[in-house]
Amino acid sequence: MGGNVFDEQPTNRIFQNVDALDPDRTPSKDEFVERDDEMQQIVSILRFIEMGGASNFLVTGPSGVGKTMAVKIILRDLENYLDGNVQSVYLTDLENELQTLRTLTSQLSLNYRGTDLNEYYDRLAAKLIREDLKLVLVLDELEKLFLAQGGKSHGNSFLKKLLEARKRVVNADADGTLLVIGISNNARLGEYMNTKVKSRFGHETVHFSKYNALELRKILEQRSEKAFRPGALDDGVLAKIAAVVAQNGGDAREAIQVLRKAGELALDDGAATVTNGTHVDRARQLIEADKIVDTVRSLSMHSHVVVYAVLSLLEEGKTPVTTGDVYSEYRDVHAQMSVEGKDPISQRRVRDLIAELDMLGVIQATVLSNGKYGRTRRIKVNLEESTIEELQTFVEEEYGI
Ligand SMILES: Nc1ncnc2c1ncn2[C@@H]1O[C@H](COP(=O)(O)OP(=O)(O)OP(=O)(O)O)[C@@H](O)[C@H]1O
Repeated sequence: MGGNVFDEQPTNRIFQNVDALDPDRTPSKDEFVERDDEMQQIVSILRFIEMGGASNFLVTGPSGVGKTMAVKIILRDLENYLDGNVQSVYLTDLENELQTLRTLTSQLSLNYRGTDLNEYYDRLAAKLIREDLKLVLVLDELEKLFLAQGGKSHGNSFLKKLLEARKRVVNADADGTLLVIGISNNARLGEYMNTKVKSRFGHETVHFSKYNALELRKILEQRSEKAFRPGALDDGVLAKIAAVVAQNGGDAREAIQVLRKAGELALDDGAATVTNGTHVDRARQLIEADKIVDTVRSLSMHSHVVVYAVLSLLEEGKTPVTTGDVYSEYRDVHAQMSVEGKDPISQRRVRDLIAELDMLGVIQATVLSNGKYGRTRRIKVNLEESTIEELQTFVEEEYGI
């Protein structure tokens, strides 16, 4: 190949600064719109930290509605405002109590990595007292600590011991304090907490609801001014993305991803503008496919096998594929798998999983008849070839099929 490969790429007439569409970037306060009330509620709780007594609280709401970003933006301001007297630590991907404590202590330089859990809390309390430090601990995706890990849920024990450490710091008559902010998109988090933890932790909650189309449009307008060249978006592009995503869960992350993908497709086409018909529709399909793969990955082993069984039957050209067919294929696939101690589940449970997969939009299962043993459904999928392959490879690699 002669010349420079980059010379052969289409001329960029679309993007100005694609970074403005990066979902991991913490936006500036100006870019973070439509959340003034929720931000104000958080600030009203946190301002008491200056006086030594802000309460712990939860931030709840569905995915992609700005919970994490609102908290990060506010803490950035709080650290500047209190200039060195307050430190915030942000933790996510919480697995269990020990791993969480290790990550916390490495961020606070507590010099301990052992297995004695109490030692971590002792060192933490001692540091806050000694240094008069006000620590704001943010626990994102807090529900993960409440899901049983190896049969044991770590959430209650962890929060209870943090509350005890906080008590020690407050009683030491020092200026230090410990405040915990839990973020979660699980509306039932409170139900997992035991009474003691709930009474001290869960009574202050700031709820973020899903965005409507108007709000999403404002968010997209704000981002696109920075991201796109003037005139690169056809009229109606932002309104369409906002309308579709609002119907689909009101997730700002998804709206921004669709906009970015539409821009990339226009760029690949060498087009002068992003258009609804060609680029936005295609971008939606691609982002939707990514979401399906993520959804399937997050499900249980048995659901993975059910999906795999459905895809195998459809690939073989079987029509129609019914619930009964899926169950026998499920048994066959299960028998080939290299997982120990996981027995196959009953036909009734597989029927439930099929209904769940239908609800999640992974498969389409229409009722054919209401038989003695429950409903027989006809199963189809509406997925791109590349998505099907990705799902199959995932299950094969995961379970050694
Ligand atoms: N009001 C907003 N203005 C601008 N951008 C926003 C707004 N709300 C969310 N976003 C953007 O959407 C993305 C998702 O936001 P964020 O991570 O805060 O969501 P979340 O509610 O914490 O969801 P999750 O639980 O999925 O993490 C981020 O890129 C964020 O910058």
